[in-house]
Amino acid sequence: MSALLKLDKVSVAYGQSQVLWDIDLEIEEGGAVALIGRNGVGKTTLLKTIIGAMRLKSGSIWFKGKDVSSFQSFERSRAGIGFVPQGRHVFPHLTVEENLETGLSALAGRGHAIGGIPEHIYELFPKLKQIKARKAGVLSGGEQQQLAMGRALCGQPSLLLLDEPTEGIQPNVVQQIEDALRRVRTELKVTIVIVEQYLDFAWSFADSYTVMQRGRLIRQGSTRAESAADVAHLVNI
Ligand SMILES: Nc1ncnc2c1ncn2[C@@H]1O[C@H](COP(=O)(O)OP(=O)(O)OP(=O)(O)O)[C@@H](O)[C@H]1O
Repeated sequence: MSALLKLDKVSVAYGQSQVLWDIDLEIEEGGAVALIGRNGVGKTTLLKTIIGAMRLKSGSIWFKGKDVSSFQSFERSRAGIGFVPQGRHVFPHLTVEENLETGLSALAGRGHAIGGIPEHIYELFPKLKQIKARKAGVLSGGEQQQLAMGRALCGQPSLLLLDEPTEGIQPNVVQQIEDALRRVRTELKVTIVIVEQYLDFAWSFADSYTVMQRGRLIRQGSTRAESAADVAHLVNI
């Protein structure tokens, strides 16, 4: 079976400063993968590279068997790559519902009838329905995280990338986010990659992990066969 996403010797630089080196990565359809590593090793840059926000210095990116290396961000999102950025980046002056509507743009040109917000988004995140007329800027961190996830899911991605979804979120809300992500995976059949500093969450949610160090992927394995303690020394400062 071919991988849903494949990175082949991907290198990326900010100007003269190379940040990603020869990244080879394959994500199987249906998987849940945690990308872990210390601060500044290049995890966010790797997600931005996959969504098309960074130009490749060398290498190629394949999605659903197609070389998408030269695709712009909007084309990758229409191809089915969804992204929930670190810090959420919801539009503070738009309402919850208007924020969700911005996610529908990824459906353009894909033969979907673009109607209102799909009901399953509100079923996944009932809180969003209750507060749909509220401005996003006044929401709690947990509500904004749910909104950012809902917005990405409005584009019906087959791959969802999330950058530190638990950062700054209260522990009881972390559980809700995990439950929602689990349903996204099983019910909506979305393949998921999370960048995560919080190893307990990564181990509880993902079935495989990959560790990044100084711009390279140095280790991959199963979260079921190994414990978080086995890799903590590669991640903790
Ligand atoms: N816009 C930029 N211009 C120049 N260098 C950058 C830029 N963004 C990030 N970097 C550098 O690239 C490297 C990787 O950063 P990146 O944010 O991808 O790491 P990270 O693993 O996601 O870190 P964190 O866990 O702190 O978010 C770091 O050395 C960072 O300083």
